[in-house]
Amino acid sequence: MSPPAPLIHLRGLHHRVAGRTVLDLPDWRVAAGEHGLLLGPSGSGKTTLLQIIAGLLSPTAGQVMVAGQEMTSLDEGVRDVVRGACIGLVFQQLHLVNALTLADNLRLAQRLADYPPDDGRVAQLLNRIGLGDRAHAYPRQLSQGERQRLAIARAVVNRPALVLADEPTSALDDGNCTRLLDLMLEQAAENDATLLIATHDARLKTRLPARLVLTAPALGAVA
Ligand SMILES: Nc1ncnc2c1ncn2[C@@H]1O[C@H](COP(=O)(O)OP(=O)(O)OP(=O)(O)O)[C@@H](O)[C@H]1O
Repeated sequence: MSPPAPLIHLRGLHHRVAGRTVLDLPDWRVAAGEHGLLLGPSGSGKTTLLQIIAGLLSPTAGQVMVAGQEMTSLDEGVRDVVRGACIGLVFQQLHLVNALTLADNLRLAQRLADYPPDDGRVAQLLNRIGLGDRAHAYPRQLSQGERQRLAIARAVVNRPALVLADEPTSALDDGNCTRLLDLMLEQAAENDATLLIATHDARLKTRLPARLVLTAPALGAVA
């Protein structure tokens, strides 16, 4: 029997910005359920790689397979729906919608994935992150740690197979950092999801293995 297809499979990935190579990955796979860290010095391409895997950015060359879908070949609208359903994103800028309540931020993520509203799921997640009694509050009324937890809840509301996080803990104290990572790992386990975190945060290196260490081979190499 052949082994199961990897959840992420990048082939011949090459990305150039302004004539400069910022990513060059001949072949990289992540199996379903395999959590880990994406490491590398500043400017080595971690954020760029997460954006490419999420289909937010098209690579200059190469194939990006996520959950059996070739992301680069999908129409933008289809790619948005696939992303909404299969991939949860937590970026450095949390991109919470400040004009919407906490509950509506989660409902919006359901709508963007073309999922029917599921208020039970919204209430369950808000309770899990300790904000069950503040469903009608707005993101600006939350502390940084609470906003970060809301961003995780939004990332997992559709039970995605893959959660990508970019420096999710860099602004957090030790207590909030531990709580956030516990929450991400717990949600990943509950949903059989894979968790991939790009980070410099040494605190995470004690909890998760490195899956990929990017170097910056092309820094300064202008074509
Ligand atoms: N829009 C852009 N225009 C020009 N260069 C860019 C652009 N986006 C990214 N880059 C360059 O691509 C390289 C990789 O950037 P990226 O943000 O992915 O690195 P990173 O490893 O996430 O860095 P950090 O750890 O500092 O966040 C950097 O050299 C960056 O300057």
